[in-house]
Amino acid sequence: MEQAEGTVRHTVQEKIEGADVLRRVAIIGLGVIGGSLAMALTQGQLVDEVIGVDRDEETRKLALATRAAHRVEAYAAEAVAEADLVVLATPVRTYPAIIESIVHRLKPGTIVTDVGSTKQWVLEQMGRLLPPGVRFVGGHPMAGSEKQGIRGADRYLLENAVYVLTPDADTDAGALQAVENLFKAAGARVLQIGAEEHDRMVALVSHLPHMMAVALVETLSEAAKEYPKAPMLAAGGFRDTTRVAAGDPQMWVDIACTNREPLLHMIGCFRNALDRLEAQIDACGGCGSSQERSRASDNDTSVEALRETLAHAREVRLSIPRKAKGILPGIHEIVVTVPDEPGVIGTMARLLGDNGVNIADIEILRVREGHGGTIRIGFYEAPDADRAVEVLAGAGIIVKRW
Ligand SMILES: NC(=O)c1ccc[n+]([C@@H]2O[C@H](COP(=O)([O-])OP(=O)(O)OC[C@H]3O[C@@H](n4cnc5c(N)ncnc54)[C@H](O)[C@@H]3O)[C@@H](O)[C@H]2O)c1
Ligand SMILES: O=C(O)C(=O)C[C@]1(C(=O)O)C=C[C@@H](O)C=C1
Repeated sequence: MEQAEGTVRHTVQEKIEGADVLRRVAIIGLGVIGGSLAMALTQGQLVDEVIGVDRDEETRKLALATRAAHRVEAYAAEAVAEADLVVLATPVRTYPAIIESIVHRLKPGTIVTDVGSTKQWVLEQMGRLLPPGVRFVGGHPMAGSEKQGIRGADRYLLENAVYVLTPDADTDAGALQAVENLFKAAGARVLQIGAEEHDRMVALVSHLPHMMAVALVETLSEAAKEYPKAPMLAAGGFRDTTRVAAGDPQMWVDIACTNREPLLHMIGCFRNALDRLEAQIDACGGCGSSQERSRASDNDTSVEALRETLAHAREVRLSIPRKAKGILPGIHEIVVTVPDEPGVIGTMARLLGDNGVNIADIEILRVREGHGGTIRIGFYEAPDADRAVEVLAGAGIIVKRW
């Protein structure tokens, strides 16, 4: 057992309405998700003790160094005996072996939850493996990253993120309430959805986009044999649509294998949409070189059909809130253009703070070193964004409201 020094032990859950109070939490897998949850619980003092489990020694050291856990263990069985809550945060197909290794150490009444990206398969495995008296609540935070391991973890990853819990008829109400309370205290917005429905929806909004990104990157890789400079030309369009393809192959194999049918169905829907688009582009015919030919084809019914598809997609995409995690209301944004000088961000933050304006989010968009850059600042409320424009513009800063 390895132990962090000087950690504070408090619990704030007494302040939270609900059934069981979860004092001791064991988190198995301290990567992006487990590490982030561990940091939120430990640093936020939401429980008395977080016991982090990871098979990787460096991860365990980093977990102590970053106060992600009060103590760490290499083996799950060492961590779960005294835990009120056990969180599985490893790739989903590792769960059965982990449960088999700890099942004899779980005391009756222990709650087990998981953060896995697929839920129906997990529910079936837990039903098969957990003894009566151990209470399972399936979960899935709708936040994450293409990074891997504890270095990609972030104490505030769950802040404002939708956190899906997937209770069924057998789920213990007290356990469900306790888990919901804990994740809400960690900053998440909890939604309850049946496992099957969850799996169909994430196949659409998460697993299909991942496979599309992979297909795009594979297409580039193949075509680059003919056009070796093509990757150099990849700007925002390619980068934005393929970021997730850098994700962990093992995690995504597990997702594909445990959500096979819904994912195949969505790939079929996507193929149909791509076929329709291909037919519409094909029907447009080639544009001649003269201006008349271009104008004539602009009025063509085929061109109109393509324009309608693109306009519809644009409308739908614009209706999804910017920068919001999951289905949350958007953040109100401004963009400032500032010189590349030391302290410039601090100056703006102080100006806004002095005027009672709270910053929700800040991101450096682009920089030319030694010259200047653009910075995006987000606010929870529209009046705050309006006031920020007034304050910053009043101080001579170039600012635009998005
Ligand atoms: N990354 C995301 O965007 C995301 C989002 C939501 C949910 N999830 C789900 O969260 C889970 C974890 O994903 P992640 O991105 O945090 O992975 P990760 O690769 O960042 O971390 C996994 C950690 O688990 C450890 N580990 C693996 N097998 C282990 C075992 N048998 N015993 C002990 N430790 C073990 C690894 O050393 C690693 O530190 C997956 O089930 C995934 O589907 C991921
Ligand atoms: O990379 C991100 O930004 C993610 O949030 C990752 C993402 C997603 O597809 O949205 C990936 C898998 C998860 O199960 C949940 C979230």
